Amino acid sequence: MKSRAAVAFGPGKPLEIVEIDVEPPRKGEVLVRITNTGVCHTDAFTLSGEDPEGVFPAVLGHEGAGIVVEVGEGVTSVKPGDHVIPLYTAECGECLFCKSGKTNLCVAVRATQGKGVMPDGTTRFSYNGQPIYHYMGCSTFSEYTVVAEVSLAKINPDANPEHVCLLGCGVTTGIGAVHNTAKVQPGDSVAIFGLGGIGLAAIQGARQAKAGRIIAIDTNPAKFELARTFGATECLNPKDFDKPIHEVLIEMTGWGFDHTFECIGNVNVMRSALEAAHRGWGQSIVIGVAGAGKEISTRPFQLITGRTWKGSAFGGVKGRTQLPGMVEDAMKGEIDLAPFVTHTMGLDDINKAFDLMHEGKSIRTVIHY
Ligand SMILES: NC(=O)C1=CN([C@@H]2O[C@H](COP(=O)(O)OP(=O)(O)OC[C@H]3O[C@@H](n4cnc5c(N)ncnc54)[C@H](O)[C@@H]3O)[C@@H](O)[C@H]2O)C=CC1
Ligand SMILES: N[C@@H](CCC(=O)N[C@@H](CSC=O)C(=O)NCC(=O)O)C(=O)O
Repeated sequence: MKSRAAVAFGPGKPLEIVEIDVEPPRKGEVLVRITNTGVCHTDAFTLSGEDPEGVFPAVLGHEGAGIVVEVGEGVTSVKPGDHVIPLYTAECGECLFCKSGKTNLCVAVRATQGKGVMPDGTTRFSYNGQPIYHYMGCSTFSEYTVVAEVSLAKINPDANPEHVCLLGCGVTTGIGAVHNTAKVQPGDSVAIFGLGGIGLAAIQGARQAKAGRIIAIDTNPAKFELARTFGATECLNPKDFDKPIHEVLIEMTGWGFDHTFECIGNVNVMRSALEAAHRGWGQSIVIGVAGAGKEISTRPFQLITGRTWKGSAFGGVKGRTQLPGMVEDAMKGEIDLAPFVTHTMGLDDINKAFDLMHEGKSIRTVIHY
């Protein structure tokens, strides 16, 4: 079948809106009509050429919502008409990782996903007879996409897809990192670096966890109003100080924060976030994605004196088990999604969504087909 898609033909190039060919789903695969997709900083990261796993040409996009059109052989957990959210972190329930009870990092399709192909090693997309690669197992920048069954969460069909698509990545990542990775407790102090979709969602998670002090940090003060709405108790711009921001944070608290979250992808900020964590027990959660060749460092003394560095992928959330409940929470108003959607537009304008993100003018642009 034909499908309108925004194709990344090469790193650093604007996406091109073309009609691609999409093959039917094979064994264990599902054809989904995407109704809405958010544009996340990770899409921009991969498009920039910084992603070691970036392959081109590809259909990017991983924060979508859609409806099942057709299922391949052996698919039992979804059927045509079901409303779904594609998962870049699959959940097979059977691999070592799924069974461990310790992580959401299922490996069922991860190796092929990282190469831009389906589990059988081939692509379902092509353009003028040439293969087009998949992205993060989702490729939501195509109206019709093929994903593995294990990469689909079935959700309430009454949910608003323009909002719940954000649970496919950004909002789940931020909220999940607070609850599942950091396990923030009532009264804990929290500092969040970077107030995009991820950082703002982490603020919302911190408020849900009844954190005490919630400090929001960004070099763009235009983000502060929404941060306060979501629960930040104070907002700081590192540019307003003549000393490193972690020194400012330690002075504000005495010994640092119980939990810090890096939601930018800047290795220097990751160090600041670690060093702003409380002596003896503070932990810093790396959420931001940094480019090829970037590495984090700190004085080992920072760890010897009790700080812990952790990372979080998709907020530690097991997508097929937990995402349907998070959709219900959003429908009940317990997760507030609407304020994240600062812009909506059609697929033809998707490059504007990237511009708005780079200019710091959007939180999330949601594309509709
Ligand atoms: N680990 C995971 O599962 C996931 C990671 N990510 C990553 O999280 C990061 C954030 O994603 P989005 O919120 O979509 O990005 P975004 O671009 O919307 O937000 C980033 C924010 O950081 C601020 N910022 C930039 N440099 C700063 C600095 N030096 N100090 C303070 N603030 C600074 C920007 O002004 C902006 O508000 C990205 O690296 C993305 O790739 C995104 C989704 C899931
Ligand atoms: N491919 C990159 C790393 C990209 C990365 O870290 N992705 C995050 C999700 S970002 C979502 O918007 C993640 O969860 N990674 C875990 C995974 O299994 O993909 C690289 O190779 O450095």
